[in-house]
Amino acid sequence: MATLYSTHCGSCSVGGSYSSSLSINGGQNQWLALSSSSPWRVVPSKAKVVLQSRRNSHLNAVLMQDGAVAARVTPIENETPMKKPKAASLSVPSSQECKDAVGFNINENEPTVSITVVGASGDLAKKKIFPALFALYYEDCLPKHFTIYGYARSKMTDMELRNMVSRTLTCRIDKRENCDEKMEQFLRRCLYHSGQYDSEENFAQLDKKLKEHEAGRVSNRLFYLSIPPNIFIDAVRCASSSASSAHGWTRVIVEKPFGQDSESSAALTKALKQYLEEDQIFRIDHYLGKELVENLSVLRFSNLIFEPLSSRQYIRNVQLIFSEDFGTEGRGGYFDNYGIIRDIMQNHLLQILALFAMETPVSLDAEDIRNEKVKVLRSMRPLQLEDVAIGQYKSHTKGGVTYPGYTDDKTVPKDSLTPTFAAAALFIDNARWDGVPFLMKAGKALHTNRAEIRVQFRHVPGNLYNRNFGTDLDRATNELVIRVQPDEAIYLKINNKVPGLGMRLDRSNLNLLYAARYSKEIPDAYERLLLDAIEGERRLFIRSDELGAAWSLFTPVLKELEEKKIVPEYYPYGSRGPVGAHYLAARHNVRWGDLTVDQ
Ligand SMILES: NC(=O)C1=CN([C@@H]2O[C@H](COP(=O)(O)OP(=O)(O)OC[C@H]3O[C@@H](n4cnc5c(N)ncnc54)[C@H](OP(=O)(O)O)[C@@H]3O)[C@@H](O)[C@H]2O)C=CC1
Ligand SMILES: O=C1O[C@H](COP(=O)(O)O)[C@@H](O)[C@H](O)[C@H]1O
Repeated sequence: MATLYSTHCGSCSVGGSYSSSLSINGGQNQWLALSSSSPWRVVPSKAKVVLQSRRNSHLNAVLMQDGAVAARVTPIENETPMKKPKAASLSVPSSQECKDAVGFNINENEPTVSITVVGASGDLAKKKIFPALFALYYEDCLPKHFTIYGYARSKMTDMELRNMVSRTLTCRIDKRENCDEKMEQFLRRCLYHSGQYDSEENFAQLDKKLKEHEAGRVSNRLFYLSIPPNIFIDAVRCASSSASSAHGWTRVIVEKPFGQDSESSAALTKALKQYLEEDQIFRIDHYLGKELVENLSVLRFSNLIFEPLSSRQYIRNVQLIFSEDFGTEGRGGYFDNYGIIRDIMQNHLLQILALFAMETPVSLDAEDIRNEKVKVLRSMRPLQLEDVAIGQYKSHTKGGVTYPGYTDDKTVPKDSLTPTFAAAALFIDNARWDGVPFLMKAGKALHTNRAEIRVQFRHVPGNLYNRNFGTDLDRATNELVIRVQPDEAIYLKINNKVPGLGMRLDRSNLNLLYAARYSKEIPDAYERLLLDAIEGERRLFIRSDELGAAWSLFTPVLKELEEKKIVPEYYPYGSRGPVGAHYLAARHNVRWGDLTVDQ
């Protein structure tokens, strides 16, 4: 038994087709470049072998009976049972497999990925997960051998599942070639198993079916928990005991909500860890998979002009804004137990804040990035009641149409005080951000649909042109806007001379509008995240300590709001939300940047 040391990815997780390299006996000059087209490299017996795998690279290594290692880049995974041993090592495969490997005939050694969507009959599965899997298939991003299983209690045949799924599959606008054919091929790989979420027997039946499809290959298994949170643990327990992979990795994607406060979240983490190692848990926050959220680090850390300005010295405030122009229609039952602070702020907006405000990570490795996020979250002050304003939408009639109020939803108690809107001011008590208000605003049933980050810069000291701005100096400061959705864009508001003989200044935008700059359609967040989970890339998933730090910031204020039964300010459906948000901002010398139309 020889140990494979991975210098880059710990457990050597893989996917894609970039280069990797391999060194023998630590020799600097003995790195062998590996690429998907390279032949197998055979390493001498008893050599200490280091495999280095870049993100998105498939690394395949086989230990031969005489102790030598054959390696090349192609899909393979570390062998991760549900509770995986800490050291990654390879067991000696049969001599036939070794011969095949060296003789380039490695088919039976190629791993397979089985993706089980638990809760396949539900809204998220239909709306997001199956379409994302199809998009990955269409783009040839899924491994060659894969099977998708839908699992839920509803009785359905494979054909019925396919019919259900086919109704939500679409092809990208820019890629329609062979779309129908690809859809059919994809649907043929989708199967269904009906079972209870707490039945080990039902999961064992699933296991049997998965094995048939895996046909003796190294089997990697991904379970996507697309079910209500109260059944997460049952499903994980059963999947773990009866359907985890014996010879490959097993990973579980867990959907939010991850608890309701620090206590319940810690209990959920503890329960999950009874059955899974931390590195098998992929807590999804789909905002981390959004293109512009991923771009935040690129913008800051690869552009000299932004990084030096990212501090209290130059930034007056940062605003994280989420608004939806529809209410909780259809999800009122879920929403009433959570409210907007838990639904949007504690996760999506806080994650964006952490990525925006973190220090430069040591590298782009998942753990380095997550370490920095944890550091910044731990430097934050828990949110205070006086720094929060809450609201709830009420019915409103406009143009002869009556829009329902939040409590008109039959699944919501008539006397519910659950906020559907909140504004909050948060602070990071570290050297970089001391005193800079980070304002969050999130609401449902507002006048617009939008998610954006607004960075307002300080005034130019001794500005020669002050008198050209009149008294409203705030309006003359620079503002960087990162519009996450819709119409992804990054623009910088600058002051500019209006062309002509006079000296008149106006505010103009240096504008990067994605639709104009890039012809490629932007992938859905779920595509990126599913692909990462398959590849074992954890960068965009939430680690348990990160989650704990996030809950610590919001739990005290949530408790206070609920214990004191604070009544939300009512705002009409389709409005800009309660005025309380403006008072809150004003107390911190901030004016919300989304009050004027920029474009
Ligand atoms: N929908 C969305 O837009 C989003 C959802 N999420 C999260 O994703 C997960 C799935 O969401 P969504 O698809 O909307 O959920 P659903 O309410 O649609 O539930 C998914 C499936 O779970 C089963 N189920 C529902 N309620 C119960 C219950 N009480 N006991 C046992 N099984 C039940 C049903 O399948 P069957 O009866 O066939 O077993 C249902 O089809 C949730 O955790 C949700 O919070 C996160 C972000 C957005
Ligand atoms: O997680 C959630 O996100 C959606 C908004 O997601 P988006 O990608 O459409 O912006 C929100 O509607 C939902 O309430 C929340 O649970």
